[in-house]
Amino acid sequence: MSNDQLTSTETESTDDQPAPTPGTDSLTDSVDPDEGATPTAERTILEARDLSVYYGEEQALDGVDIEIPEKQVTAVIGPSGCGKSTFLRCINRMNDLVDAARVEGELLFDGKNVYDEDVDPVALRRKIGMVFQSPNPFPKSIRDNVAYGLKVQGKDENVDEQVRKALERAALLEEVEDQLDSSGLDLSGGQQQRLCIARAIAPDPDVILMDEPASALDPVATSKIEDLIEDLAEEYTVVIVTHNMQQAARISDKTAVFLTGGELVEFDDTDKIFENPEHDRVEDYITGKFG
Ligand SMILES: Nc1ncnc2c1ncn2[C@@H]1O[C@H](COP(=O)(O)OP(=O)(O)OP(=O)(O)O)[C@@H](O)[C@H]1O
Repeated sequence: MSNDQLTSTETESTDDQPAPTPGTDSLTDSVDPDEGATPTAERTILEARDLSVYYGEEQALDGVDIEIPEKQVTAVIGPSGCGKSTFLRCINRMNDLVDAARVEGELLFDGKNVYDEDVDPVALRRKIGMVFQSPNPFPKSIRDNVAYGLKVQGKDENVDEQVRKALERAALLEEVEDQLDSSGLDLSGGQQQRLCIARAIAPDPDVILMDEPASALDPVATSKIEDLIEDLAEEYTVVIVTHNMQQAARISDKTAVFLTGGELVEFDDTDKIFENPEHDRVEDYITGKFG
């Protein structure tokens, strides 16, 4: 990795739901993706090592160790307050925006600790995009919403073509191609969320983090988002927090189960977690005995 490429003069958003960060080639270009890789089909793209997070005195994550494979869907499940969102927000350093938050341990992205002093969080967030619970399009046209990240990066050649490609990847193009200049806010909730996904993927990040992306949507819109997430994993690594265990079972390859106290209790293939988990506490949780 070139440390120079990690410095940025851009201003970081401090909104609760900041603008999604467009992709860039800057963060990991000089990292050999195969360096240290084991000769298996799965390559680890994200790894937490003894990762703990505190908000003031309160511990929200407790010594999490996990290796998340590339180009798969990893679901993060667990009862309310167990640290799911905190974990997700560690991955692209969104917790930096919370004054009280303190992170210990390591979070490696392609082998580089994102908490190293030389990592620019803005550059990081270009490689690791985020989609939030409530659709949050900008009050701009559909075209400008998707083009936003491209323009910020100076990728402004063939913008229209790139916008259409992102909308197509987000399974939205067919529905909006005659209204690209209409406001993104005029779309339905499900369409707005797919617009936000198009905005996140337009700059071609490596990882897309999703924090309950379908929880505000009706069943039909949810089903479209779920289909889309499975398709996206052909090209991107997706890490999704969901309260919906059926959704995790339907769309994810791997599932991480966090339980109270911010402990990652089990991480395995989704089928294994739902059919034959190792831990009684996980079984109790997924069979609805608590949580
Ligand atoms: N900004 C914050 N300041 C202080 N404490 C926080 C903050 N964000 C989260 N916490 C605390 O950290 C713990 C983990 O919260 P987090 O939102 O990560 O859990 P979660 O599993 O995503 O919860 P939910 O499913 O309800 O969204 C909780 O006890 C929460 O109150």
